Amino acid sequence: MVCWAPVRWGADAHCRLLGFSRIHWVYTEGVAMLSICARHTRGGIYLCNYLTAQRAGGPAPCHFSTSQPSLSKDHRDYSLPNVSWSQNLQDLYNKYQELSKNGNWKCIPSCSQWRLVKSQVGDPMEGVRENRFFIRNLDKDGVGLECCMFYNKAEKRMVCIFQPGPYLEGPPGFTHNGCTATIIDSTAGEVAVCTVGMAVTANLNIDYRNPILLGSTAIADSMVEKVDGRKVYTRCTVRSHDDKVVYAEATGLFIKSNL
Ligand SMILES: CCCCCCCC/C=C\CCCCCCCC(=O)SCCNC(=O)CCNC(=O)[C@H](O)C(C)(C)COP(=O)(O)OP(=O)(O)OC[C@H]1O[C@@H](n2cnc3c(N)ncnc32)[C@H](O)[C@@H]1OP(=O)(O)O
Repeated sequence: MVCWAPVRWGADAHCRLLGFSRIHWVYTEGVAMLSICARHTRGGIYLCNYLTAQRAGGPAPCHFSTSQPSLSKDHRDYSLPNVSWSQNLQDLYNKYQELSKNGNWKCIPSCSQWRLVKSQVGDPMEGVRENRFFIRNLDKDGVGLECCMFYNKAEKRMVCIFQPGPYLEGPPGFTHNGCTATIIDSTAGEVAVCTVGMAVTANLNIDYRNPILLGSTAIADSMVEKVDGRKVYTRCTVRSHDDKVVYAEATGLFIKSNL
């Protein structure tokens, strides 16, 4: 069975802006692919489809839903692999799980709401054991952000391995830069919090180098460069799972809470 549906964002206006004649999602026998019917633009034919994402190690096909995102008080750990994870994401996850065995790295669980745990002296991690990551709290696996963070205390470093799903689309077929900013803010914020305790973002500067294909696997690698009083200076690089493409580079300033 084939059924056609418009993409979520204002397809018509966006199509005209980008020079597309028509954009649609196609579902064929359970295989979801974004097919963009392109027409000639000044720069030539711009054509991409979801199969490209699949070839790049994209997620398993997923369905769209019009229902509200889940607000249930579940305590599911969303950092655990699910069926929407690509092989590349699974491989990276396995790699960091392996590195975690000697205690250098630690996987950060992720739930659908804050559940602050009473701090223990000397371990700021205790306050952030489970946290909420808003671009992933959707009612279907794979449509938002699939991700998992790993923390290295000795290196003051946090990596976030992630796979952006179709709900996070900015330019056709690619991840919205706001989503990338959120991943950077959260990864750098998390390492700041793990280093000094509760902190908030005061400043974030991002250079976007390359677009991130939806469904591909990428890694945000963030570290604390300097702590000066309440100020925590961080740096973050987002690159492809194989380190071949740099997607974004950022610096962030986080301020330790007075509370
Ligand atoms: C909001 C609640 C969040 C709760 C989260 C708790 C759980 C955490 C657990 C897990 C984290 C996981 C990761 C999370 C990631 C998400 C991050 C976010 O989305 S955070 C929300 C967005 N950010 C804000 O809402 C900040 C709004 N701004 C403020 O509240 C204030 O401006 C603040 C706290 C940043 C600074 O205010 P002051 O009054 O406490 O301190 P002053 O004296 O102004 O600044 C301290 C020093 O920092 C410099 N500074 C401040 N802002 C600066 C800036 N933009 N650029 C450069 N320097 C700046 C100042 O010049 C000063 O430096 P000198 O000590 O004099 O050397």
